[in-house]
Amino acid sequence: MSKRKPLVVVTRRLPDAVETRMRELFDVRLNAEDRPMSADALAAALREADVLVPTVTDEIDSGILAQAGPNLRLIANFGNGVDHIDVAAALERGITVTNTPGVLTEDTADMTMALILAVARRVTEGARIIPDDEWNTGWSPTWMLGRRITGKRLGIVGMGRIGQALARRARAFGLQIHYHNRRRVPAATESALDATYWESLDQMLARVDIVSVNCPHTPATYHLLSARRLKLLKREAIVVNTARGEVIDENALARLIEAGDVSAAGLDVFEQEPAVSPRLVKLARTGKVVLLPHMGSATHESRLDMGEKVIINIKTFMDGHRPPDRILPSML
Ligand SMILES: NC(=O)c1ccc[n+]([C@@H]2O[C@H](COP(=O)([O-])OP(=O)(O)OC[C@H]3O[C@@H](n4cnc5c(N)ncnc54)[C@H](O)[C@@H]3O)[C@@H](O)[C@H]2O)c1
Ligand SMILES: O=C(O)[C@H](O)CO
Repeated sequence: MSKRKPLVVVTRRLPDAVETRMRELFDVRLNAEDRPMSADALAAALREADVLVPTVTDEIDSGILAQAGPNLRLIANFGNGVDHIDVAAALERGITVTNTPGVLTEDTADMTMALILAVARRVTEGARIIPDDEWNTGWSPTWMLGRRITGKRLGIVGMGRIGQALARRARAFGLQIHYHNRRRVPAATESALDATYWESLDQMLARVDIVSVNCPHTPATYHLLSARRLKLLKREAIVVNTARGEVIDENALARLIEAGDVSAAGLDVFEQEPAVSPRLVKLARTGKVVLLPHMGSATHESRLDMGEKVIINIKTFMDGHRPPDRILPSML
């Protein structure tokens, strides 16, 4: 008797090659429309599916998980961060959760470096000048001046995969690496990155010129960069976030930039995505803030590799083995 293929419900459009492979392997329900599913559609999917493949745009809380059908055994997230899933509630119901770490590390670190450079050297502001026909007086010694990054101090909050990949890049740009992490990284890593560890986030913030958020959003990191902590930064400091919007008190950041107490920011992620605070949008028009629509892992290569990881996680799980990227309670 042939085994029934698992019903895999995918909530967003995935790269063609990934969808093709999924069709071959699974009984798959795809989302050709590529819009986030409504809560009702998501609940219906959870009732029917053996496996759900969500993304960061799906809010999978305990309420929606309570509507899951008896067949749902795996949530194979297409993405690294799992803060949009109530993993504890899923695990309680015997549902395994996996993610796609590692394969998007380098691309997300590139985008973080790109934001640091864009903000410090006013790249997006400058790039608008010629198309807007505003370059009338030619080169000038005093025009469009930014900030040198060489020799400055970069403070990385969350020295994991992306934090370390950023540190490697930043060193090549002559930045001095400082970091705060839940745990100090191994001495060999610290020494290879020539990185200075700060047990006290407050003390590190007061000393760095650029701060980059690279930790996950968890109950412990919600508004980790609170108004109080942001006020510890130097007035010329630049804040960069490619992790999750919720780690920074976005309103406080906007207020401090408006008041000139923090210089500028480069943000790829926001507290209420896809809605972005009008204050930040206004600041982006003045050039003090660079805003990207959550593009950290947006390369063809990362997205194909993420799809490959999702498939491997589903296949391994369905074959009765432990999927490689299982989220364990100790990680929460
Ligand atoms: N912008 C994007 O498109 C994009 C792409 C990939 C990942 N991300 C985000 O980046 C995050 C980091 O990814 P990663 O692969 O580097 O994860 P990781 O698990 O390798 O690293 C995260 C680091 O943060 C540290 N950390 C956790 N809680 C902390 C706390 N309370 N205080 C200080 N440090 C803490 C951990 O110890 C770890 O070293 C993801 O969780 C995800 O939210 C965003
Ligand atoms: O965490 C990630 O992989 C990206 O932010 C998309 O979820």
